[in-house]
Amino acid sequence: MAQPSSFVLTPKEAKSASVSDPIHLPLQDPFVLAPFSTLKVIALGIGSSGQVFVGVNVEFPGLPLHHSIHAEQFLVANLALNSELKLNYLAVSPGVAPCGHCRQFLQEIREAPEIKIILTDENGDNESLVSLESLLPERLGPDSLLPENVPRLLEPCHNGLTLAGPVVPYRYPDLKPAGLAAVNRSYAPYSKCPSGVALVDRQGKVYSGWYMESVAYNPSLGPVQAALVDYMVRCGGGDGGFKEIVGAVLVEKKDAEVRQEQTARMILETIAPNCDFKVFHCYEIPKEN
Ligand SMILES: O=c1ccn([C@H]2C[C@H](O)[C@@H](CO)O2)c(=O)[nH]1
Ligand SMILES: [Zn+2]
Repeated sequence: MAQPSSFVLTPKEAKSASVSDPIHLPLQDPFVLAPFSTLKVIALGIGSSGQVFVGVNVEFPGLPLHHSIHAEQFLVANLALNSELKLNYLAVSPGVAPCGHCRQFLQEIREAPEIKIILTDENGDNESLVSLESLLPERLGPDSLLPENVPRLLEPCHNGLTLAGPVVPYRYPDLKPAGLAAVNRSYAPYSKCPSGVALVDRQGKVYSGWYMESVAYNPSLGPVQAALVDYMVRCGGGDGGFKEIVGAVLVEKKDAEVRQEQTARMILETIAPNCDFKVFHCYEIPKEN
C-alpha cells in the first residue's frame, strides 16, 4: 500500500492512502512533530478539487501547549495555501476523533456541518461516516456573528491592504511582498485585524501563511503557525528543522486592537533562534467612491 510521501497527494497515492499507514513524510527527520505527547495525529482531507491533503500535529519545545498545531488545523492551513475552497471529507488517525477544539475550528468553513468525517477504531477497522454536525450539535458557528455574504474560511478574499511607509530596507527583500500577499488573504472577520507572515530559509526559499480566526476566538490559528505549515509542506526537510529559518516578516495593521507582534517574536525566538524578525505595518487602501 502506498504511503503518503508529501502533504499533497498525487491521485495515485491518494487512491491507496490510509490514515492507518505509517507515514513517511519528508519531515519525519529532523522534525520531531510531537515531542511531548506520544500521540502522533495525521489528518487526511479531500478538498473541493478532489485532491487529498495531509495534516500532522506539531508541538513546539519551549512553548506553552496552546501554541501547538492540531493535525486538523494543519490540514485546513494546507487547504488554504493550496486555494481549496472547501473540505468535503476528513479522516483522522485510527482511534482518534477530531477533538472539540478542531470541531470548533472547522466551523469556519462554509457549510461545515455537512463535512463528512470518517471514523475508525484503533486498528483502522469498523469505519463509519458521520457528519460534523453529528459531532458538534448546537454549534456556535460563524453565522452567529457574521452576515451571510462575508467570505468564510477558504473562500477567496482580498483584504485590500497595502504597506505603510516609510520604506525601511530589509535584507530579505522578497519577504515584504510575500507578507503583504499573506495579510491580504488572512481570515479575521471577527477582530478585523488580519495578519500575515513570510519566512525565508537558508536556501532563500520563501514561505508564507496567514492568521485564521474562529468565532470562538481561542481555536484561532496564528500567522506564524500558518506560515510554519507552508514551511513544513514545501521545504522537503532541511537539516535543522525550524532552525533553518533565517528571516521572518509579520505584516499587520498599525495600532490594531488584536496584534500578533509580541507572540510572533516569542514563538520565532524560541523555535528559530537564527531568525531576523521584522514587523511591517499595512493599512486599508481607501475605496474610491
Ligand atoms: O483532534 C486532535 C486531538 C489532538 N491532537 C494533537 C494535539 C497534541 O499534539 C496531541 C495530544 O493532544 O494530539 C490533534 O492533532 N488533533
Ligand atoms: Zn484537535
